[in-house]
Amino acid sequence: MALVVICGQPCSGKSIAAKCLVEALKEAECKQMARIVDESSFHLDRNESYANMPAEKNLRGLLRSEVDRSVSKDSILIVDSLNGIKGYRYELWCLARAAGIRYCVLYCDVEEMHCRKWNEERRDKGEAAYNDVIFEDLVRRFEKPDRRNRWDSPLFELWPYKDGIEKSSAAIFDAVSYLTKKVDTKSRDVKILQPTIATQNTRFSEANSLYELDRATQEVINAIVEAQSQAIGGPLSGISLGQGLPTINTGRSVVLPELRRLRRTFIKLTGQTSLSGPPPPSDADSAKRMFIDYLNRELGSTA
Ligand SMILES: Nc1ncnc2c1ncn2[C@@H]1O[C@H](COP(=O)(O)OP(=O)(O)OP(=O)(O)O)[C@@H](O)[C@H]1O
Repeated sequence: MALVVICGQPCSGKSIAAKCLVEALKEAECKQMARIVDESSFHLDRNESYANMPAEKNLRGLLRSEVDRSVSKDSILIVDSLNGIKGYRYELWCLARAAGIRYCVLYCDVEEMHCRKWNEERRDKGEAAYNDVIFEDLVRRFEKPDRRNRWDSPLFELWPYKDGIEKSSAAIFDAVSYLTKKVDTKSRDVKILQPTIATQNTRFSEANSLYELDRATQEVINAIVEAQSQAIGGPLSGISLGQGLPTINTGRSVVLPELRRLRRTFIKLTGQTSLSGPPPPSDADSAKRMFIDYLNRELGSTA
């Protein structure tokens, strides 16, 4: 039914806001179950997850895959993470669009110096906190949401330092109203994202085929990244993406940049063969099948 992206600087009150939103939804007798997806759902350590770019990308991949698997018309999914990268919020928005559900961003707007102080207090109390280098790096790279972007809209803003965070905070109240409002043909203020052709099982036109190819290959990459994180970098064999699809057997651990490069090459090759050779994949499953075969061939030979 909805995807809510919580966003804010490190240690800006995002988890408190997520919990308040869940409680406020319950009090509003919202029929849909609200569920929080966060880093602790994967038992990940804060500092390890942001220690370097591959670790951070891996974390984002895990969260995105979980959102992709869990978004549905029957529940409200709340992503409680930094979500500070504009391109990443765009990807989450795309997942909501593909599922045909509502979407909004809840932003905890706190000045860096207060976040820094809260983080230090957390550390002094012996609670899990960011180390200083990671904290400063995350603060520097944070891309503030802008309601003019489709993927940052509607935007509900909280000011935790000035006003605290309560179930009754104006931004939480507005988000709950938006999420629970009944829509009919006259409703203009609630936007239900419309799925594109990529979510349908019909044969694709050429342009949509490329879009579908992009999405299907990304799903394969996400599955590999997730499986590798569970295998702690060890070789992979027998990863299954569903019935009727070949299993992924890379024989060795593969880093994300290499997977991305293979994906780009595959998309290019598929585009070229469509001009003179076999037709491009006609649906998501055949795109996945072709990409998995390609990966098994490419990675198997270099194992
Ligand atoms: N309004 C507030 N007033 C005082 N302290 C606050 C306030 N909001 C949050 N804090 C402090 O900030 C700390 C972090 O809160 P919270 O875990 O909700 O932040 P977060 O943004 O989810 O952090 P992280 O980036 O680690 O996920 C809390 O331990 C709390 O002590």
